[in-house]
Amino acid sequence: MGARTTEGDKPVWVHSNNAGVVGELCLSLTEAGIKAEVFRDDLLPEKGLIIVVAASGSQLVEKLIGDVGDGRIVVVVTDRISASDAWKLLDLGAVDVISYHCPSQVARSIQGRLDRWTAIEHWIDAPIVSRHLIGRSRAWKQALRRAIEAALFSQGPILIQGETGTGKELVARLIHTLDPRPDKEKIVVLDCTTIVPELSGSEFFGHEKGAFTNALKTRVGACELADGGTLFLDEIGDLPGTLQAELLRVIQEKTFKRVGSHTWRSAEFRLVCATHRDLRKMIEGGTFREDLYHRIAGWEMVLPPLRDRREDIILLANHFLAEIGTETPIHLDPLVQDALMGRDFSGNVRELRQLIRRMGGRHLAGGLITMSDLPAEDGRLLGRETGLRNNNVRQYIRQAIASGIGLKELCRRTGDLAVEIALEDANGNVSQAAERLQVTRRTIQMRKAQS
Ligand SMILES: Nc1ncnc2c1ncn2[C@@H]1O[C@H](COP(=O)(O)OP(=O)(O)OP(=O)(O)O)[C@@H](O)[C@H]1O
Repeated sequence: MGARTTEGDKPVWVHSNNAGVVGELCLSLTEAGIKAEVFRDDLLPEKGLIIVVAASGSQLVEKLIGDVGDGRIVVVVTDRISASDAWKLLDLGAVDVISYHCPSQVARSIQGRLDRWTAIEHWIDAPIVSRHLIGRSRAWKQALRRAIEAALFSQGPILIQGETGTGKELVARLIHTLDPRPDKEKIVVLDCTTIVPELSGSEFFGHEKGAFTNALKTRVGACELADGGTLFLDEIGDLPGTLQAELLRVIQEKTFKRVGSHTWRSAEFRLVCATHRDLRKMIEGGTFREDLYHRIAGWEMVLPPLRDRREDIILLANHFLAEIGTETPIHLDPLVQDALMGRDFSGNVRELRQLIRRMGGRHLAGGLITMSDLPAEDGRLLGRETGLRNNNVRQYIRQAIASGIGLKELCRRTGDLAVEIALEDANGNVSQAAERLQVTRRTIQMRKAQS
């Protein structure tokens, strides 16, 4: 068997300022059957898994995570660091943090996880994911990676949290799609806000004809329908208290009775729940059962609100424009793009989608969607959110300063980001990007060459 690599023939890349450690680690990785190559700061690998060996709180790690941007970095720490510092590295986007005791142990840990990481990277770029779940921001990709990992490598219950309209149902459906169970059945969706306590859980368990007034026919409940597939309980935080106990039992025992029946039935399904509520606060307030929470939250993930992934707004907007399906593709005037980037979306992606659909509907003439296609109420919302955007920038800068980054480096990074965004918005056209940033083409080209 040849050496194992991350994607196709891409090696695992190793970086450290300590030549001795690099040599030892590469040798151990090779012995573990992993093709390892060394890279320098100025030659960042484009694909593959990156292992950075560094002391605690290293600026280098922070910089690399920032530059690579989508979490393919494993940090191997040579100094002893606190659990909270290790957590911070994960928060920044590292896929794992491992202590460096001896190189062969690190190599074994990497070997054990490599197939998992490779599979996740494969799926995140696969059309079935990237064409339907849009987003390139680090916050979005981190959440998506977690969902893919849970779908592929566990059968345990999954809890998806996030504000309304952040894509929880979309992610739940993706989890079902990627679930590798052979011959799995369908996904059954039950919105807990529509459950009527007086029907004693008929929506969950079904009922027999005549079980209560209006029970004119036998009804099969969601648990039975989901047998062999996935039961998706949307808005689980809204489940009435009496039914929380009944749901707990069915999750634990996997058996239930239809309302009005004495016969026990069984069903095997994967449970995925979603909520926009803070279940921990509800537990403290006594409105959600703690034992039920532990049963449904085998894996937890929080989908980011759109304000924390503003860099995805134009991508999403273009996706929703394409969904409208016009004969010739419609594009957004740069002013409209600015308006969208600066607007608050309290209803998150759903609200953006609705707005784009409204704009698409108003767009009568050919060519770009311009400011006049913006509904009047949206025009009035413009500029309201500058404070919020500033807060995001402040948050980022505060974090960067805390991790030891100086003013010069901060200016370089924000400048590079501005160039990257301008180029993205101009579809790579250097002249247009230069015009929008009010600099020369050469400035852009030099920045590109240095970054
Ligand atoms: N990343 C995304 N890419 C493409 N479309 C998205 C994305 N996230 C959300 N959407 C779209 O936004 C809308 C809302 O998504 P969804 O219903 O999954 O959100 P939700 O978090 O379950 O909302 P709620 O809490 O209100 O039930 C849908 O039309 C969905 O297709």
